[in-house]
Amino acid sequence: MKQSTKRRSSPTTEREFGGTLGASCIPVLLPLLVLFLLSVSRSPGASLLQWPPQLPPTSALWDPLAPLLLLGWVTLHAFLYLLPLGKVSEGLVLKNGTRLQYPVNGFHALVISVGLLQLLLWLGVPLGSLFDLLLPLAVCATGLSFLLSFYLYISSFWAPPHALAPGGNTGNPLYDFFIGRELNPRIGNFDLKYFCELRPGLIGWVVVNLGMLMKEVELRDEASLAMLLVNGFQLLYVADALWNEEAVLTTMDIVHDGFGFMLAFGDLAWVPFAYSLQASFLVVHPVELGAAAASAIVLLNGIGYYIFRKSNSQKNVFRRDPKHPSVSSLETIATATGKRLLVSGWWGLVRHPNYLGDLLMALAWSLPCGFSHLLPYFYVGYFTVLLVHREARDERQCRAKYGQAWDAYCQRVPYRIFPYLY
Ligand SMILES: NC(=O)C1=CN([C@@H]2O[C@H](COP(=O)(O)OP(=O)(O)OC[C@H]3O[C@@H](n4cnc5c(N)ncnc54)[C@H](OP(=O)(O)O)[C@@H]3O)[C@@H](O)[C@H]2O)C=CC1
Ligand SMILES: CC(C)CCC[C@@H](C)[C@H]1CC=C2C3=C(CC[C@@]21C)[C@@]1(C)CC[C@H](O)C(C)(C)[C@@H]1CC3
Repeated sequence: MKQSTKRRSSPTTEREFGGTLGASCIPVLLPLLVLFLLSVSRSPGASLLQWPPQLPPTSALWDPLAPLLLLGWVTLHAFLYLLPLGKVSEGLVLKNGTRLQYPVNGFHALVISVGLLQLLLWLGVPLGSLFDLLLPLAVCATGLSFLLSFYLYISSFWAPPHALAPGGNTGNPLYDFFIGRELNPRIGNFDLKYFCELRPGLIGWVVVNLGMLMKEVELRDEASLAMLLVNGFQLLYVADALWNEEAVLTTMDIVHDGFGFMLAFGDLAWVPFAYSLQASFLVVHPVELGAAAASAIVLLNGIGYYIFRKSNSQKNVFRRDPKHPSVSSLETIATATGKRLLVSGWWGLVRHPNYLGDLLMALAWSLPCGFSHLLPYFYVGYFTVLLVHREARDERQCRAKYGQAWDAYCQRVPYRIFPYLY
């Protein structure tokens, strides 16, 4: 708390993501990377290493239907977010001692979306056309993230000091635009960060995957086992996130990070278009998967999911109610803040068991695409870098919060993500 007060009153020099240089280059490079990856995924060679790189012609980047579809989709989800369905949950205590309220109806939004998609299929709407619209949709989603980020940056100057994020107020406009100045920007009761993190992009990812599956059916009369596995695994991941929506209220993104370009672009463009690369790859590069290979991949995804879910739930239950029977017998160490740290159970295996499970799942999502190309493994590589970087950020924050108790935890549980490796 002391540290964040200091950061708010005097611009901090502590910068992440490569500081101002990173913040100036990433908003240009990441959108180009998405377009590059999408166009490589549909090219016959699908080569990431081809020089000069495979770039889409400008005519492939625009379709007047794309902005209409995107705005319709975001409006539908804003409407579903506002529906009085499900419960209302409170976030963690803010700097001014208050708590914000959040609707927990993301799973309802997913079920309604799936119902609407079924209706569209029944009406004969060619969902496979999404394959041809992917590049224009990605361009529009990028445009929307820029517009949203400009709005967030400008409106943050009207926010009270206690509503600002610790890391996004350096006074450098480029950096602050990128990281995000305000912690929980809202229009009335509508929480923009919470909405974007879980609704249009995450559910949009499932829709893009389904579009790729339908395209495959159009081209080859049936969906391949590889495509079904990728769709099934990623649907499970999204459904799990929305079923456990309340748990997002205690993640780093909601509690600590401001809402700026990085998260806006990540939520609205990166997740739906870069996370669906395996499905778009499979449309043009079919893979024959045998029953034994498919079973092994299902097992790997199952193990990853089990570790991911059990460890995330164990920590959530412990943080909400340390006396809960499922966690009360676990060994813990005390910290000066009054909070305790788990040192047995999942959190005694490695310091980030949830990242380990997530990474095993990431590998299981790529394996159905075979070993002929690198592109389907892009997600595994990116995600490893993201989680190693995230682990380091979290470690810094925990050391600042818990001091010696954190060092004792690190001694007791020496490995960060991979047992005996890292
Ligand atoms: N698919 C994707 O693109 C992404 C997925 N994720 C996933 O999101 C999930 C959430 O990840 P993330 O928000 O990064 O962080 P975590 O859920 O791992 O939360 C980290 C926090 O947990 C608490 N904590 C750490 N160690 C212990 C312990 N031993 N006992 C009790 N509490 C502890 C600390 O907070 P405190 O003590 O203050 O409670 C720490 O800051 C993960 O499963 C991750 O894989 C994340 C990023 C991207
Ligand atoms: C654009 C940059 C390269 C990086 C942007 C990062 C974002 C894409 C991710 C930051 C944290 C995320 C989380 C999820 C999705 C990806 C982003 C937004 C998450 C919603 C996925 C589903 C999980 O179950 C979760 C735990 C709810 C995740 C929370 C963090």
